[in-house]
Amino acid sequence: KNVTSRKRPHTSRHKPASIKLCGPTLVRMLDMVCDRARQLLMKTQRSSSDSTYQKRQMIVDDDPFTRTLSVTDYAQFNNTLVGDCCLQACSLEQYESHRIPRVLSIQSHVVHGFVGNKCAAFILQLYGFEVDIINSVHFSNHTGYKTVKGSRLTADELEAIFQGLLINELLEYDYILTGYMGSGELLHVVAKYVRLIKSKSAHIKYICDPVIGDNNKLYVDRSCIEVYKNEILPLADIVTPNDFEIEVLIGKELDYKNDENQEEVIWQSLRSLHKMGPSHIIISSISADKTGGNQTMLQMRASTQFLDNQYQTFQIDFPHLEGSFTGTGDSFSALILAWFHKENNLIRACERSISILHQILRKTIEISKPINTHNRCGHELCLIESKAIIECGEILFHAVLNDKHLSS
Ligand SMILES: Nc1ncnc2c1ncn2[C@@H]1O[C@H](COP(=O)(O)OP(=O)(O)O)[C@@H](O)[C@H]1O
Ligand code: PXP
Repeated sequence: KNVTSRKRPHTSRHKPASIKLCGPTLVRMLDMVCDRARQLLMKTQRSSSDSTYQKRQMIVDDDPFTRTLSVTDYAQFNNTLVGDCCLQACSLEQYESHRIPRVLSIQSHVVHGFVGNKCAAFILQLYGFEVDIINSVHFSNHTGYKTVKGSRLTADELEAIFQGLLINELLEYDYILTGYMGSGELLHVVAKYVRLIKSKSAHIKYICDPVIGDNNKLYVDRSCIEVYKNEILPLADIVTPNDFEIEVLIGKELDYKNDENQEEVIWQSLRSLHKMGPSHIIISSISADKTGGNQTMLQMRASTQFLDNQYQTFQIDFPHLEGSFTGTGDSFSALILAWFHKENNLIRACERSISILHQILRKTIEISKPINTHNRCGHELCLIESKAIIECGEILFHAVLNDKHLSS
């Protein structure tokens, strides 16, 4: 409270003093202070016969952006300004629910089109996340085109960026998201700083797409594999490998189709990966070629390891859409992050992410032409046109729980 003795007309032109407080007890206390202040103001007004009280303006402003609740009470009595009383307060609950979650996303950047950070930043910002972006590559376009030009971030450059953030005390995140990294040295630096960021708070979640390759082909330097196994996986909370990446990480080839006990092979491989660190694993798609199932469908498989070493496993079957798309894996991990944050439930996060991606791909097929005759990469995702789909998050496909809850 700030009471000044100045004559009119200097009533309300200067910034009110403010008290910033947190916590429900303090909020209650402030309520009482406000009420008492109001009573006193009213009483003074009533009791003074020569009151020059002219106007009384009270502004209550609940501002989710600045995360504050302000009560500003301007009043004027007997040529004395009894205003400038500004109380700013919020409960911890309100603070947490209004606080903008911060994500550090380390992935590729392309000038044209949508992969890596171009997908993750749009999706996460649309959901209201604050996204800090480190680009592991800065390319003209994704690698499906005839030509790709650009540069790769070196381990020294990444170290320098992290040092800058560290010195300025900016390494404060709720989530870390990583995708394509390219080299073992770069991954090593990532591991060093993820470890540091996570050491600051137990609530930070690390979502890692361990990009290694697909269909028996490596996309990255072989040196990545050991760093993923030894340094990254022990830090990761949620991983989103494809089936080739699982094979590389657990060091075992999986032949689902020809194995009589196919279910067991899949769940065993998930369990081996859990042992390497992450408590949540999502295989975003397994084709019918691998599962021997319905050719028109794809399958997502996921597994959660609980603290008591029990596992919950589930799958989502969804239609296989004709065509090839890039940026789907990167969009998937960003969607998982966003919906895991909103729902705090892996099953719901997977249902939403698979359903949203399905609708984005349908939209892409509907409105886009294949890029040009020179590339073999099909369509760029129509993410901007899918804004409403992403925001809505309608669930089209439901998870089926595996009835066996494996114990280790
Ligand atoms: N041809 C497709 N038909 C239907 N959904 C697809 C198709 N390709 C990708 N998706 C969607 O995108 C998600 C991620 O794509 P996926 O191919 O599994 O990842 P990655 O690009 O990392 O290999 C899948 O879970 C699925 O929801
Ligand atoms: N980053 C770059 C530079 C790429 O070219 C690609 C695909 O070619 C990706 C990331 C990954 O794309 P997806 O999300 O489809 O796996």
